[in-house]
Amino acid sequence: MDSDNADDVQAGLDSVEAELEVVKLQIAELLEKQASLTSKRKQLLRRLEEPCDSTQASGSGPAMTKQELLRYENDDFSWSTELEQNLKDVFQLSTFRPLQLKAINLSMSGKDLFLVMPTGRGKSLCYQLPAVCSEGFTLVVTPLVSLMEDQLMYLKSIDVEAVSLNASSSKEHAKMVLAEMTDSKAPFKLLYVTPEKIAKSKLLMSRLEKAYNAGRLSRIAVDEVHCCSQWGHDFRPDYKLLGILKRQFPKVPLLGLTATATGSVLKDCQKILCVPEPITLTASFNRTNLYYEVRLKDSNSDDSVSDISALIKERYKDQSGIVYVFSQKDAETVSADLQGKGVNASPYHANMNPEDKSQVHRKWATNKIQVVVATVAFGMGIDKADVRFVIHHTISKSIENYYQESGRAGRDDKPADCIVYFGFNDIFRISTMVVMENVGQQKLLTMVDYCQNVDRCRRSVIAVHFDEVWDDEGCNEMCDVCRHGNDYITVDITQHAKDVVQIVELAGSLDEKLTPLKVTEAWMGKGPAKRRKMIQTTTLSRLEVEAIITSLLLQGYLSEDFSFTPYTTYFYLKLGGKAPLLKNQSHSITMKMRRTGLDANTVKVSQVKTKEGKRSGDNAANSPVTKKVKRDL
Ligand SMILES: Nc1ncnc2c1ncn2[C@H]1C[C@H](O)[C@@H](COP(=O)(O)OP(=O)(O)OP(=O)(O)O)O1
Ligand SMILES: [Mg+2]
Ligand SMILES: [Zn+2]
Repeated sequence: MDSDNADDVQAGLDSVEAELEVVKLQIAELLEKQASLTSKRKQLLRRLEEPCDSTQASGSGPAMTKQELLRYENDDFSWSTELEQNLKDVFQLSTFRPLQLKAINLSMSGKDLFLVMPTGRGKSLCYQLPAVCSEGFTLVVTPLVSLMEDQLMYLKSIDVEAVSLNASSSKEHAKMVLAEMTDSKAPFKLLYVTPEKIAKSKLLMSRLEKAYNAGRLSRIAVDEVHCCSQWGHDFRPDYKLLGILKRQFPKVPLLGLTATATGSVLKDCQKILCVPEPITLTASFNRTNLYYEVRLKDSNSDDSVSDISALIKERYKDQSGIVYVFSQKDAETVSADLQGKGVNASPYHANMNPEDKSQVHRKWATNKIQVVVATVAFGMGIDKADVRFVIHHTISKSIENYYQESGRAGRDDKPADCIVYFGFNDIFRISTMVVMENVGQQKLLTMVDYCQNVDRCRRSVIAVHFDEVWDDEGCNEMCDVCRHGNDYITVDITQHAKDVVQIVELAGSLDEKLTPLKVTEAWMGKGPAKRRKMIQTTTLSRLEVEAIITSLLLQGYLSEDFSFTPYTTYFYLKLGGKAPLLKNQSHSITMKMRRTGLDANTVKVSQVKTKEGKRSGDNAANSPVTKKVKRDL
């Protein structure tokens, strides 16, 4: 073969290889879609087989069918009268909330149970009430001393005897508690311990054993049980050692409680805690009284703090709330800014001294401070019923975190708002922070997807993360997507994607790495003239450009590329696994965006002409993000 011929053959081969690569990607994409549809079908079929009201629990557990579980909603057990009486007389509550009675009856029957219930729904009652109605005492494992103290204070206020053992307990106190554990006349009904105590104190274990043998250990409650699993969002190494409890005290029923655990996290917890066949009760995660909204932060002129202060002074006048921020520094500055605008706000973060922290907490709880501007350190154990708004100045690091943080609103079941400010640059700030976490990026993208999304009901995006099947009708327009459904339109962004990918590709070929900001600027024609000549720039607005780049990142046409220096981690954009698909002429990408001047009923997908032709996506009328968005800011 002569060399010309060989070149031709080689070129042909390269082209076939490239095409094969594209086909492979398409197959992968279709397989992914197939898997997701199959799983959806399975879920739906399961629902058909077991019709169950979505506000009711879903129960599982190998030992019991749904039908058998129903029995535990009754009040004809030998302990039912006593339960009812103590609910009213001791806890001063008139009725049970959904799932409480069932969980309590199961636990009173000696079953091991995992109870997954949204934050603030009343998980504690499910072990406190049985403790009061049982002989002996209930061992409660709690991750934080502050949580423990809150509960002790509450129990004291209703005259329920409870004690605790933790690192700061005095010797005398510990001695007394340890002695009383086996004393049949001991008055306490609940013993709160930290997991560290179980893991480290042989003395405690030996006393527990004695109490067990004397039949005084009536129940074990593991609060925030997701802390067992590394896949949960709040892993505590000492929780890993709690398996000893069920191994040593197999006859004592264990109750694991959490607000945030997916099926896989629970399976992990079950293994770690050595609970052979627990029953799992899951309450619906749909908080019908919460209104979910996403507002865009403008990278050019971020006036989110002014926006927030206006909301607080007008819509939430005299109402209690939380503003979550990204860092301790942000807590200080945002709080100072809000104060400057006349809002009664105080910062809260982990680096403040404990007295200041509890003072802020106390003043807020008693309505002397209207707003706490806090990092996520303001978290577990915050139990204020009348929080009317939780505003995120910066997105959370995962959707589970967001659900938990925003869920501190409206615990009294009255309407409350959960608003998040979504800024393009914040994605990358958080991304470099979670880069070391196992699935940190993946989880962050779930949050980004929640914010970017204008396609599905926000509740449905949340529900997916808690393995719930969701139909949008259950929202009642209590999210901005459902409320403003007609303001959105599907647009074709294939050509935009090609332009962006070309910019990243060009940088790669020049051995250059581009941050998301650089990609944005390059595409908007702000880079060096030399580069401008080689790429297709755009006249889209900054917000539109950012929305498209975010969408390409979420869809896998772009991906993240980190670079570490001793002082900082840098975030760059590189081509994603799906980028080669764009070489295929028939491949197209669409995204749902905020509506343009176009009539969405007549134009469902705006066509984008390629190459020299005036691209419809570039003219103002087709511009996918409207002025309305800017007004929304
Ligand atoms: N049956 C009920 N009726 C009215 N209020 C109730 C009932 N049960 C509990 N509560 C109140 C008491 C508390 O103030 C509030 C929150 O209960 P709590 O047990 O602390 O929530 P939780 O443990 O599920 O939330 P978290 O996940 O935040 O720990 O609900
Ligand atoms: Mg709790
Ligand atoms: Zn909705």
